[in-house]
Amino acid sequence: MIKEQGTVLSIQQLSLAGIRRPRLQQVQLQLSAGQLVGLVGANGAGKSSLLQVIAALLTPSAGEVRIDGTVVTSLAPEQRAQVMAYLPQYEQPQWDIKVRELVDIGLLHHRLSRRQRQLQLQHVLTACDLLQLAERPLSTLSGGERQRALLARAMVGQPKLLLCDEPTAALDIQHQLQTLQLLQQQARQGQLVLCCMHDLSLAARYCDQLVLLHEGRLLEVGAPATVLSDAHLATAFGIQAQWYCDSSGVAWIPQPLPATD
Ligand SMILES: Nc1ncnc2c1ncn2[C@@H]1O[C@H](COP(=O)(O)OP(=O)(O)OP(=O)(O)O)[C@@H](O)[C@H]1O
Repeated sequence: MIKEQGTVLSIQQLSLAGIRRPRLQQVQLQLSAGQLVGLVGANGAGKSSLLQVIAALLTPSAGEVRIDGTVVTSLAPEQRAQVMAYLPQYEQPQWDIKVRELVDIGLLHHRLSRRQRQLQLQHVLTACDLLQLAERPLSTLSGGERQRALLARAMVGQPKLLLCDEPTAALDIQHQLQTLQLLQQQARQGQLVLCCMHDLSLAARYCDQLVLLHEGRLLEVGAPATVLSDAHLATAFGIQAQWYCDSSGVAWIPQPLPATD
């Protein structure tokens, strides 16, 4: 298959079976490198399912996912670990290892010199504000600190495709902003970063593009202003919103749609 110029991730006619209805239905998506892309939609829309199929953790009932033209399921696990990393929505690490050891696991399949390994570890520990916590066992961390450690594990190998399921969900506001800036920087350095997000004002402020899912289908993909239109907010979330934008950011006041009888 010939890869479209610059496309890192190509999803063709992807469906995933579910219990009452398909979890994903005929999703078609092409994304290129160098972008922070927000995956948005209501609870149950299919965001986590889509990330898990891309990460080859779930097998689709139809369609396929390609990274740089190669079908993800044809990659050996070690090859997959070199091109992509996945931060799950929930993870309770099974071993009470230190933060530094957890982050180092992200380099398991990378052939690096000892010095290069130390440099990458130090870089990501600093970037994720974990230097002071590096020698602490995971059981002694707060929920948000643990989430930052898991993000550092996903980021440390500098994968071409970084998949993050709600990376800021447990973080205080300062760390939410720092994390989104960091993910934006990763994108500027050439990675494709795809993140599930619920905070639409942060998504509008930081993401280059948004992908909006509704009941397992792709409703819209494009610039935040296009995706978060009045019609899409009503269909996908059952809300309306007033938006305020200036050079320092984006804010919004969401409201439920007026009742109709
Ligand atoms: N293991 C599973 N088996 C069958 N159906 C599932 C499973 N996990 C989730 N689902 C269903 O698949 C659909 C999509 O779920 P998914 O977790 O992808 O949604 P989401 O958009 O990530 O939601 P949230 O914002 O609540 O995290 C939902 O209808 C959910 O009930």
